[in-house]
Amino acid sequence: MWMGQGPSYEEVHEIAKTLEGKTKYRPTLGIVCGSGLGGLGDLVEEADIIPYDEIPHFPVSTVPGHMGKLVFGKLKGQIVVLMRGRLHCYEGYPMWKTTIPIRVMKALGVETLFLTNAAGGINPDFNTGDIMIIRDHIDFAGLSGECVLRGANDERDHIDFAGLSGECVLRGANDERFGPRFLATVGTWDDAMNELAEKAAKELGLGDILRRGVYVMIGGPTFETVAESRLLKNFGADAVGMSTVAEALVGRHMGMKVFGISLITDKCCLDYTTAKVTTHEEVLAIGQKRAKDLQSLALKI
Ligand SMILES: O=P(O)(O)O[C@@H]1C[C@H](O)[C@@H](CO)O1
Ligand code: HPA
Repeated sequence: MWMGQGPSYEEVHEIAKTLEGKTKYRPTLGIVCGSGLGGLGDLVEEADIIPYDEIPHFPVSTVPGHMGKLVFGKLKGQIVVLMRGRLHCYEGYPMWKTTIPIRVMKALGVETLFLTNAAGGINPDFNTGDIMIIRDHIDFAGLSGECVLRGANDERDHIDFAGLSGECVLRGANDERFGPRFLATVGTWDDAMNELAEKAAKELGLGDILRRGVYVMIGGPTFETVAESRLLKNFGADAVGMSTVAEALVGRHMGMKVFGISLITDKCCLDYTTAKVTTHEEVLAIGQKRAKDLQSLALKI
């Protein structure tokens, strides 16, 4: 009997089989579009578009900027499946549920996973509109487990440790047919693909806005307090977001090659005197502004 946090190996393959009945494409590259970055989906040629709510057992996207459609087709001749809309833990889904599509991608034959996201810049040298190649990550959720610690950090602010964390996506019974119980995460982000992405960005003239750095995943949906941004900076993070790491871990759990980029959509505040409020609308607007560059970059990669 399956005792894990789901989905079972059989369920994943059942979903894949349903999808194979709806499209002729057999993709080897999977792409996840971050907030406001779904425009890449428009470039997929001869597309078969399948809304999440037409796929049995599939979670649906509820966040503005995430359409909730799987797009199968060709990108520069390469057969791809693209998630136009990702799933986040803060939508109310348990972490494992947000990564069902990644498990399904693998069952469909996907070997390489390209993850994109919108993120806040923690590194003070980063600017809004920069593109960061993800060199490494911090799985805040996995590091902290089910911690419910919450403590005053100074008089004006707080660190919501529980809110920052969540749960590791690989928690629960492990089915070895997916991957190992204990996953080594050194080298999660593929060096060769990162080099390729860097070369592509430079060739496109995006060298000046290109960064490399560490992405930290928090649970969300709250944007960081000043105290939390300082904490994340001290942890060694360059950018912060509410996704991506769980997908990368599940991808690696199943032996996929993983790489990704973050679009820096806002600068996190490290100082009370200059602190300003971040909004999702602002995140989407920067995504729109950089849409063409990101699409060119993805195509070149
Ligand atoms: O799906 P991503 O990680 O790109 O979305 C980010 C994090 C939140 O979902 C949202 C905040 O604006 O953008
Ligand atoms: N924090 C967390 N997630 C984000 C941010 C941020 O500042 N910007 C876009 N996604």
